[in-house]
Amino acid sequence: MKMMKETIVVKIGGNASDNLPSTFFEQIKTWWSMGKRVLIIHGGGPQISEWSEKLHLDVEKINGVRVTDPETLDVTKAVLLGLVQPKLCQFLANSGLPVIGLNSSDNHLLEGKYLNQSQYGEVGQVTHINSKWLSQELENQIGVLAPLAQTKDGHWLNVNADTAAAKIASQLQAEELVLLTDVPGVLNSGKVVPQLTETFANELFQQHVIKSGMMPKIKASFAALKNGVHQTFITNDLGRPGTQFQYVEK
Ligand SMILES: Nc1ncnc2c1ncn2[C@@H]1O[C@H](COP(=O)(O)OP(=O)(O)O)[C@@H](O)[C@H]1O
Ligand SMILES: CC(=O)N[C@@H](CCC(=O)OP(=O)(O)O)C(=O)O
Repeated sequence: MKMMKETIVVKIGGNASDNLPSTFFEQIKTWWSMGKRVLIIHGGGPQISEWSEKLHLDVEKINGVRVTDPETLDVTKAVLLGLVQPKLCQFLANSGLPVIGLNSSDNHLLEGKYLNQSQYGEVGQVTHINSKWLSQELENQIGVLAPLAQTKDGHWLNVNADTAAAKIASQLQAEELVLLTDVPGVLNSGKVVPQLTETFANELFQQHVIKSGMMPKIKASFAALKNGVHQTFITNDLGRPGTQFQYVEK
């Protein structure tokens, strides 16, 4: 019987992608040499905000989700697909890894629907993934995928990269989802919470300890575990586990 290859999904936030340490490349190489499939979903939030400001567009986020009017959607596409993704692909290729940049227009890779158009504008969530094609692509190369989806009738949608990564990891039945960011894990009184249950996460939400960009990460991490991903972590270093999520089935 042919064994299913394990899949690892790593989401890299926009802050993290500019300063990837050598441990990042070492760990990706280790997984690759062990025969695992590796998919990287990249963010680029700070870069989108920087370019929006340069172009005198308003920057507004609600609970970590960018309010995206049609002009901001154009900037988002240009920044993610023209700046952030090629830079990451270049870093990976320079370290000797086979790599392919991917986006929703490759063979209907990510289909989506609007989240709440009156509140967020051109923002969506991923509803369907061409996982058969994606799995085949990941046999021979590391995928680097942007968090943009398209509706059935072809409208592009800006998707939060953490939410997209969780959905894609679930669809691929990934062994592991790592959200790589600029903090060493979920922090409470300055210390990393090593194991986070949903009950404790809700307490931290209510105490406003978990805020802003950390909110979609926490929701995405539990959603991934509930939908079949085996392990989920938030860290700033692939060599350290940071916060591991604990999902207790009710
Ligand atoms: N409890 C918390 N622990 C750690 N970081 C938190 C917490 N609450 C809010 N944050 C913020 O979340 C940020 C990470 O989210 P974000 O900036 O969106 O990162 P990324 O670009 O990696 O997606 C941290 O830099 C920190 O400012
Ligand atoms: C809808 C929405 O908020 N989309 C995100 C997509 C990029 C992202 O998530 O980047 P980080 O992972 O670096 O935050 C945004 O426009 O910022």
